[in-house]
Amino acid sequence: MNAYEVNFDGLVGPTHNYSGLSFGNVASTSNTKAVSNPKQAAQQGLAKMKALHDLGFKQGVLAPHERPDVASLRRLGFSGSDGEVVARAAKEAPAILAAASSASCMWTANAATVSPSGDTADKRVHFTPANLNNKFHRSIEHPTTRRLLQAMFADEQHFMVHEALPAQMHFGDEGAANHTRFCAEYDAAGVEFFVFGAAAFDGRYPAPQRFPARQTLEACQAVARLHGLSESGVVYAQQDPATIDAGVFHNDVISVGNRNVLFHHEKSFLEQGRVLEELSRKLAAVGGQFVPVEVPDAEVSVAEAVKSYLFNSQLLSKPDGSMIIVVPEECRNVESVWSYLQKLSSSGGPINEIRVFDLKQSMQNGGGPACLRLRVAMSASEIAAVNQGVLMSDDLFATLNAWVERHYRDRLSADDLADPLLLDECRTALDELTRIMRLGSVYPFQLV
Ligand SMILES: NCCC[C@H](NC(=O)CCC(=O)O)C(=O)O
Repeated sequence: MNAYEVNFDGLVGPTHNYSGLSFGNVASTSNTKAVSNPKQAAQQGLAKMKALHDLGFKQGVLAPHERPDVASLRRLGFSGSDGEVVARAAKEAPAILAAASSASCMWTANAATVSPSGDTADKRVHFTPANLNNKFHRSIEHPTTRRLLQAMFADEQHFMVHEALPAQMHFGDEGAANHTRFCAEYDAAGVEFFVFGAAAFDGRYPAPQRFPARQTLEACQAVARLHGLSESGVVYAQQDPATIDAGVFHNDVISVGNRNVLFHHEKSFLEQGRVLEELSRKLAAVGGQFVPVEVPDAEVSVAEAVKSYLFNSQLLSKPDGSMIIVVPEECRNVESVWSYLQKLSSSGGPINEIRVFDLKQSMQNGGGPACLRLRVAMSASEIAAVNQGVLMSDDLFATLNAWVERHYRDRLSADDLADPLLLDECRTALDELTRIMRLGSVYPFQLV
């Protein structure tokens, strides 16, 4: 196999906190004002990265963003020195300071949508940073995300990093969390599966009533257009609105795919039968044998799927073609889910091994194993063209853990976000990080 799917996990930033910012994300709104442990959050994420690296999977790291985001606060009229900007926001608008301090960029499944070179017209790997414009605290991510991706995938012979779509609700884009790529081999032509919550220019489509649909059909179509995908290599599906209203705020909370397998819930998509048929037909046309693994609602309810994050799992192909499913610890705590997983792994199907990780700090904000990683399928030569400073190794693991130990607090409350020392702590840490990961100047405080 000379092509691989590389996971780029988000390194949790020093301001990781629980601010209850994501209406529609049940974990986020139910853990508001809990005290976080940024150091532990970063260590948990690094532990997963290293464990998968040690299992032989290709692993990279996406650096965190500058938080609090002083530049965004200035755009909202807070003025003075950087410290005064933060102090004024803390006094006049603590909720806005919390949003400008979120470490939400750790969930790199929302960083961008990625089309491997086997799928694109110009045979390059294409990235479109997600505008994430449904939530203010996420909408401020894409400019830095783009600069980070350009610093990581700088070789324009192999990679193309687009601008985010227009940051307006008609083009709401949440990136790879609503995108799955199926293939027979990672470097062969594949089928890209785009899942949306609502249509913005076409009233014929239903929409969720209780929680927001964060991704539009038109955003999906725009990304496919930008990436030069062919109609025969694309399938669109609408998330079942009732499932969104039950807390499935991204498709990666109710389904996950890898290679030719789609692991999904019975109530994932509208017209599910038609969707699975189109995926099967289009994958067959490029030499893949589509294998849907559908979990009946009678065995695991949507509510249990949201509670356990069973589908926010990673499916990793082993050399023999069978797959590991990487799940969060929370799956052990939901009896129907844990017994389903035992049955699944001994069913003789493609998924035959379970790996469990403690990602509680991230999970309490609604981010599981799949949220924390951005998948980039690449050939060996494309991997060689990536900035090697961002690829996991024993050295990078040790260096990043020491860096976290040196710079991170082990507790952060909502009030701590007003601490004037926090800004300098974060900037000092990130300045050092850009040297460790050979990123150059990517943060606003480095660009002035
Ligand atoms: N893919 C998982 C994303 C989770 C993320 N949570 C948050 O932003 C919660 C942040 C907070 O509430 O402090 C979201 O909802 O976009």
